[in-house]
Order: sequence, then structure tokens, then C-alpha cells
Amino acid sequence: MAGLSEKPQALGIDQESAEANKNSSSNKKSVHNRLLEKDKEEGGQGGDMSPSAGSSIKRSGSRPQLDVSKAEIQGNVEEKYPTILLPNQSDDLSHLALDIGGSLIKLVYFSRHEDQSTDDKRKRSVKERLGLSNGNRRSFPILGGRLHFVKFETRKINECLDFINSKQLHRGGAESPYADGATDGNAIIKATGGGAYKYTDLFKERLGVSLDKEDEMDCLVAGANFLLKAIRHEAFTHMEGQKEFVQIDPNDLFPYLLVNIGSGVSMIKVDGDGKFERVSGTNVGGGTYWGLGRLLTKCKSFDELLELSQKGDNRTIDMLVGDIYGGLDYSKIGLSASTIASSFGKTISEKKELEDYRPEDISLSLLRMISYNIGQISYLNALRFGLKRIFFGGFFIRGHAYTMDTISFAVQFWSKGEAQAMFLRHEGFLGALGAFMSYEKHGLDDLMVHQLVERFPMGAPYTGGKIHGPPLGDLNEKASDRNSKYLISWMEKFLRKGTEITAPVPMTPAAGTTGLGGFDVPLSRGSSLRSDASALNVGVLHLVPTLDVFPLLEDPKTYEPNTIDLADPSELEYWFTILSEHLPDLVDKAVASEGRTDDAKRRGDAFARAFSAHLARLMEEPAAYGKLGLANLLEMREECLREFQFVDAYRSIKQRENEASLAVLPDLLMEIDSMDEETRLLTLIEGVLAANIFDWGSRACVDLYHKGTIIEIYRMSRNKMQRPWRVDDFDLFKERMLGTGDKKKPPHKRALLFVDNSGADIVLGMLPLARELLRRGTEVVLVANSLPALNDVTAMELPDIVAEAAKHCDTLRRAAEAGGLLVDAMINSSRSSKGKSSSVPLMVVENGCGSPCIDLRQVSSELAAAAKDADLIILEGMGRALHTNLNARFKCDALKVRSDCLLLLFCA
Ligand SMILES: Nc1ncnc2c1ncn2[C@@H]1O[C@H](COP(=O)(O)OP(=O)(O)OP(=O)(O)O)[C@@H](O)[C@H]1O
Ligand SMILES: CC(C)(CO)[C@@H](O)C(=O)NCCC(=O)O
Ligand SMILES: [Mn+2]
Repeated sequence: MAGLSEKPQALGIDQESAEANKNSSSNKKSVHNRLLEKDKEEGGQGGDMSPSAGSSIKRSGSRPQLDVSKAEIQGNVEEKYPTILLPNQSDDLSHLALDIGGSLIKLVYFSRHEDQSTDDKRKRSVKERLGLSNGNRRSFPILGGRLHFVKFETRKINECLDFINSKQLHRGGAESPYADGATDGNAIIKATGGGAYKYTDLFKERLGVSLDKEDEMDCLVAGANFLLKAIRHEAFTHMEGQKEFVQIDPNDLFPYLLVNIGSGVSMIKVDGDGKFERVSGTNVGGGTYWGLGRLLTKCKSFDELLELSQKGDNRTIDMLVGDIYGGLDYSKIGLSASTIASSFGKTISEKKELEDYRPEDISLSLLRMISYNIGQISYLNALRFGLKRIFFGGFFIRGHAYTMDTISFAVQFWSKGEAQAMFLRHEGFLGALGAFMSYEKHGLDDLMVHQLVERFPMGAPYTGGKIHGPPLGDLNEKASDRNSKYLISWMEKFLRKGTEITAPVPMTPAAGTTGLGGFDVPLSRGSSLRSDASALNVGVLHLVPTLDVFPLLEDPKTYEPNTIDLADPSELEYWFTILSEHLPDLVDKAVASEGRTDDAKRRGDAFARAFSAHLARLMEEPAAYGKLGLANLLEMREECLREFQFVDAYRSIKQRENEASLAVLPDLLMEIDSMDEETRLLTLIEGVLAANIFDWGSRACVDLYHKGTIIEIYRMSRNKMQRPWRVDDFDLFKERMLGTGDKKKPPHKRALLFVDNSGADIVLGMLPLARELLRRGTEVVLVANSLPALNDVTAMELPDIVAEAAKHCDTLRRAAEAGGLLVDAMINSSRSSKGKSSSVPLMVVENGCGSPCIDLRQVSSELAAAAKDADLIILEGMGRALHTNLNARFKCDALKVRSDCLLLLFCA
């Protein structure tokens, strides 16, 4: 293979093609978007849950028992695992868990996911052909759902009760059939934290539910272990303003020290799942900062106090070594003049009263004192037990840079770099998550990294993400209506609130510095804090048990689906510009795709606003939503469109181009068939390169459309594909395909073709190549998106396209029949009958994504099954071949193709 370095620029792309390259990717969406396959088993309960087994209650007496009275099979009785409807089973009760602390109430709740895809014929035939059973899905009773994280102030517990009530979370969510029924009186919610005891009666009175108490330390540890094992890049270090995500090896996690900084602080030595000891604690914690800070500064909220600290200078409050030593260092014991000798030590001055100190300075001094103290005590406890890693959780941290830097500094300084402080993205939700996990039947702890996808709701953070109160509760007609189903959707709220929604404004950077420098003071001042709702920095966790790791990855552990490093500021800025500039065009297409109705225009406008706001937020703080890759960014755009109910912005464009390309396909096939083997192979590859040019993301392409018909453009670009290409492994590929001299190699057994765009790309590029492979006796699996992304062809659309193409070509027809793709056609066709077909099959599988990129750690189970017998992978297009998988290594032959940088990379 050619010696490629990591970045596409290193390919030596010239300006022109680099332009096209950049433009084109701007149009595509990114990775990660995992599709939730409709799963009929979800509603039904597996046999292992049978009530007659009598063993269903293990850990907790509150685990709901199944009520199977009036049970009936729903749908097709002949299905292997038909859905069983349990009309009297209120199994939804367990979809909420609480951690009621001294300061904050944390909620984790689950919502079912509405089906996005139907169990269509293609899926059924793929399942049969690939021998896909329903596998382990039944052991995940909550599959196809989402975990949400919300918090409230404990002193405003009524807002929390209203929220639960408005969403009917205590009865399984607003969509639950029990939602408007009478309270059954048996509702039980898992709860931890002191408030689970303190507020038992209140919950019973207000909501009619019983709180099932789970131990706070148990829950903290369960939550932390789950997050560290199951969420990619959950942990990060934070030193001198630099955030760095850390990938913890789940097999090398223990032992560690968990320090939960809530109102008070608990320090727990964790040795394994459920194996831990609370080894220390301190009553100088988050409550101390907030409480003392409130008294001393008159701040009205925690965030206000924190924000104030950013403008503070603690030298007016703290007594420094230099203050004591007349400006000198005390170097003999390693103390510089700027080291703080005594927190608040300067306030002993008799000449000054509280009013004489700036609240900003007080807040900073206090924050530093408490953070540093906690860091120091944590280090001492780590030292006591020889622990090297300390994870800090609890909402005192609040993602605040200065707090984290101070803690890290204390740990680093006192341990002389031996111990490491790490922070958790879900900082304050450990206990609530642990409580949620204590519902055994959820099977949450069996989920694996690749089955979880975190997404950031696009509109919601700007409407419902506030930490207190139900999302825009005031917009609901009447408080009493909150119980009813007439809740306004978040989008409606977004539209109504629209004028108030603007991109988040960066906080003013801290003025000056603490002036202390050196080893003893953190430099950063936490410019990332924001008191507006966008500070919501944990997303919604999508649980998708049907996702798998792509089995042909050579080493999933080292696989990195980001060719481009957005940590590079110029790269980041570049992509943000591309995305912003392309936005108006995208909105226009989206609105057009819905007939330009007023509603569509309103939504288009809202989409643009929401997406721009997120872009602005990320530009300012790239790690705001966790580790950011280009794939995430592109996917975010697609997700955002979907959230604003634009199902498929390119629908009509795709249709038009498919038709135009199909019309010229017979001519093209005839031309190809007149060639000898070698010329044909080259022409087909040139064809893929030429047809992949047809990309709505590329401005160059849009210009082309004005100049000619599809076939003309296709021929023209094919002629321009003069070898050698920039990366040209054609000879290698040819040798593998055709052999050299008399040495023929056996054909590949099965090829996976990761297809890209609709129109010419699939019809004139990939299908003719697929046909060649089929002719050579290679089974072909077309791998397409599960959800639309720009003009990418989807797995739903492909069977029809193949059926049309098959009308002009016997090879395709027989293969498609053999692959079960021509179900409808077969009914009308007298020629075909099952089993008769001698052809190797042509199949279509979905990839599990709705973005132009693909993260091969999280693909559909369909694709994973199809991959098992595959020995050739063909990846096409900017998103899949370049941005995400240029450096991916596979266990089998792989061909990576991208037109506008003339890339043909073959690894055997
Ligand atoms: N909006 C907020 N309101 C109040 N405190 C906040 C807020 N955001 C962050 N905090 C900080 O987080 C702390 C509470 O953290 P957390 O929710 O983890 O603890 P808790 O569970 O309430 O307390 P404990 O576990 O000691 O009972 C507060 O004491 C305060 O320092
Ligand atoms: C009492 C708890 C456990 C309640 O969450 C917490 O506030 C805490 O750990 N406080 C510190 C108590 C101590 O160990 O001094
Ligand atoms: Mn707590």
C-alpha cells in the first residue's frame, strides 16, 4: 500500500481537488448515528422472566413481578420470537431512579424509542439468509431506548415532583398505557441518597409511589464502574486548562479511589464490582463552598457564585508565603513567595470588613481552598492504599476548569506525579445511575461499549435542559394540565421561544491572572462555565443492543474512526466554516423536501438556529460534548435535521438522479461488456471514481450539473481519471483479481461494498462493479445507510434500485433473486422460482448509521453477520473511505476508493 500519513492533506491533493474534497464532505453527515431496529421482542418478555420460575426476585424485593394475565401474542404467531402483549403488566414502573442528595436531586430515566424502521421484507430476507437469530437481544429488556439525565435542587423538590408527574415517569412515561389510569398504588421507584429516607412520605403523598432505598455507596460505585467500563471516553484529565480524554481498559480498572464531591465528600476505595470500602470523607465539600459562598457574597445561585470566581483575584484574600516572608521565597522547604500560605489569611486585617472585599475574590479564594483541600486529602488516601488513580465525581465539580485544575494540581504536586486525578463526564449522576442499574431486569450492566451511543438533543438543551424546573413548564397551558397528555412538544416550545434562542455567548474571559504562577497555582480560570441552559454537558444515552463491533477490524482496540484531528484548531475552524456556509443551502433543500409549507419553513428556521448554536458552542469548547471527531460533528447535523422532523432532505433529488442514471445504465453495461477483462476492470474502477464525483456535497459537482447530462458528465470524468492516480494501487488490485500470467487466483467468496451516494454513484459506479464481482462468482453484499444522510443511498431504497437495474441485466437479476431482493418482482415473473437460481447472491444490509461516515465499532448486527464470511471490503466515498477509515486495517482484502482525491488504496 502507498505510504499514507494520517491526514488527507498528506495525500498531496492539489488545491482544486482539495476544494472539492472539502466541500463535498461538508454535505455529509457523520457517524455514530445508530439505528434502532424495530424489535418486536422488546415488548414481550423472555421465558427467563416467567413468573412461575419463582426465582425472579434476587437482589431486591421490589423487582416487579410479571403479570401474565390476559397475555396474548401480537402479530405473526409463526415468528420465532413473537411479541407477547401483557396488558396487565406494568413493567414500565422501573424506568426511573433517583438520587436525592443534600443539595441536588438527580434523575435517571428511560424512554422507549419510537420505531424508526419497519420490519420490512428486506430485513426479513437478510435475517433468513445470514442466519441472524434474535441472539442475545432478549436478555436486554430495555433495548431500543434512551437514558436521560436530569437534575433539580433539593430545596425545590416540588419542581422535581412536578417534572416526574408531568412526564408520568413514575408510571413508565407519558406514553405508557397506564399513564392516565388510576394510580395502582404499587408503584415503586429505586432511590438512593439521604433524601430517599427523608422524603419517603412526600413521594407517597404527591405521587403515590414508594421509594425503594438503595445504599448510596453501593450506587456510587455501581454507577462509576458502569460508566468507566461502558462509556467511551467517560474519564478525562484536566491540567492547566487542558482536557484530555482517557480510555480506561475495562480489564485494568481496579483498584481506584472514587471521590464523590457532593454536599459532603466520600472517598471510596474500589476493588471490583460491588467490592469497595468507604475509607474516608470530609465535611468540607460542595455544600461548604455553596453555603459559605452564599453567605459571604449574597449570590443567589451556585452558578452565579462560580461565575463570580472567574473574575476574582485571590491574592487580596489569601495570605501568601511572600506576604509573610517579605516578598521572599522560602526555598529551603520548597515554597515560593507566591504559594498560598494561608487561605483567607489576609482577611485578618482589622481595617477591613466583609464589604471591603470583592465578592469575586472571596468566591475564587473559597473555591480554591476547598478544591485544593479535597485534592490533598484524596491524595493522602490514595497514598494510604497505594492507589494510583483517583476519579472525582459529584456536582461540586460541575465541569469547571478551575476546580478540576486545582484538584489535579494538588494531587500531582503532593504525589510528585505518582497519582493521577481524573474526572467523569457524568460527574454527579453516579449514584442515580447506580440506583437505576439496581433494577436487575434492565440488564444494563450487561451492555457493552459498542451498544451505547451518546447523543446531544439539538433543540432540547436550549429549551428543556435547564437544571431546574420542568422544561419550559411555564409555556404549558396550565399547571394542572401537566398531568395530561396535552404537553407541548419540545419542538413546539422551541418554535415559540425561537426569538429568544441565540447562540451561547462566551463568558468574559477572566481579567488578569491570580498572578501566582509557578507550581502552586492552576492557570486556567474555567472559562467554560456558563450559567445558561447550554451548560448541559451530558447527552442522552441511546441503548442499542443490536449494535456490534465490525468483525473484520484487525484490531478494534486501536481502531480510530477519525482521520482528521479536530483537536487541531485550524482543522476545527475549517470544518466549522464549511458547515456554517453550507447551512443555508441545506435548509433550503430540507424545506423543499417538505413541500415548502409554512410549517416546514418554521422548522427549517429553527433547525438552522439550533444547529448554529451547537456549532458555536463547540467552536468555543470543542470537548463540551465529550471527545469530538468530524464524524460526530457531521452526524450531529443529520440528527438535528431529524429532530426537526426533516426525514429526508434530499428525497426528491435522489429520486431524480436515480431515474436519470438508470435510464443510461443499459448503454453503459453494453459498452463495458464489449471490453476485454483487463480493460473492463480498469473501466469499472474508473467508473466508480467518476461516479463518486456525483456528490451533492461538492460544489464542483453542483457546477457540473449545470453543464450536462449525467452520462455525459460520467463519461467526461471517467476520461479524466488518468492514471497514475494520487494513490494508485490498481495494479495490486488487478493482480489479486485477475492474477498474473497463468497464475489465477480464486475469486473472493464474499465482498462487502460500502456504498455512498444515490444516482450515478450507486447506479453507474458501484452496481456495475458489483455485477463484475458476481460474474466472477463472488457474493456481493451492498452495505448502505440505515437512515438518510444527504444524498446517500439507504438500505431501504436499494432493493428498488437494484430491481430496476436488474431489468437490464440478467446477472443482476439472478443474483438479486438469489439474494431475496426481488420478492415483488418474483411474484410477477414466471421464470423464477425458489432454489432454481444458480447465481451467487446479491444482498443488501444496513450499516446501522445515518451519517456519511461510519464508525466500525458500532455497526448493525446485520452487517456484522454478513461480514463473517466476507473476504473483500470495498469502502467508497469521502466519509467512509477517507474521513473515518483511511487508516483502518482489516483482516481481509480492502479497497478504499474516493474520487476527488483520486484515491485507490488496496490492502491485501
Ligand atoms: N445548581 C446547583 N445548585 C446547588 N449546588 C450545586 C449546583 N450545581 C452544582 N452544585 C454543587 O454541587 C454540590 C452537590 O453535589 P451533588 O449533587 O453531587 O451532592 P448531593 O448528592 O446533593 O450531596 P450529598 O451526597 O452530600 O448528600 C453542591 O453542594 C454544590 O457545591
Ligand atoms: C453524608 C454523605 C454520605 C451524604 O451523601 C456525604 O455528605 C458525605 O460523605 N459527607 C462527609 C461526611 C464525612 O465523612 O465527614
Ligand atoms: Mn450525593
